[in-house]
Amino acid sequence: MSTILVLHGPNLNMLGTREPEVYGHESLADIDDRLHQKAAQVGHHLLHLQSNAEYELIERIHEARSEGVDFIIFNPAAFTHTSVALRDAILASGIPFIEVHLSNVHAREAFRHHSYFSDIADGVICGLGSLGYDLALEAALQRIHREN
Ligand SMILES: O=C(O)[C@@H]1C=C(O)[C@@H](O)[C@H](O)C1
Repeated sequence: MSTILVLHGPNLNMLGTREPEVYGHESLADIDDRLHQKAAQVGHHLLHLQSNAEYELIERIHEARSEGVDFIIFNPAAFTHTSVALRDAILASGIPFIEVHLSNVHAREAFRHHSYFSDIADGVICGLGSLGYDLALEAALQRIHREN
């Protein structure tokens, strides 16, 4: 059994009511519950955390390394465009990850076009709404199966 950690950055706790025309109508719990079920169906364990605090996300990544997390699905949200500290944490962890964005950040304001994570990620999925998380999970499971 492998362990996959899903990390959600700031304001994603507001999904469903926050700009639904941009981020969709599903709640974060809806998304996490679906991912948990999909992972469990194939015998893997899924953990998740949403935080509005950069340090909490950093510390969760530090813990992930020691607890043997095999893969991270990461939507850094606004920290995507600002956080060298989170970039350093996930680099130091050595854990492979996929960067996910619900919206197409490249079709939005210019400041959203830069990511501190895309060049070090296994892959980047953006603009597909919550389906991006499902696709990232599928990619994670395929990588885990290749390596085991
Ligand atoms: O599309 C998303 O999931 C990302 C979510 C956010 O909260 C924004 O700050 C990012 O710019 C985009």
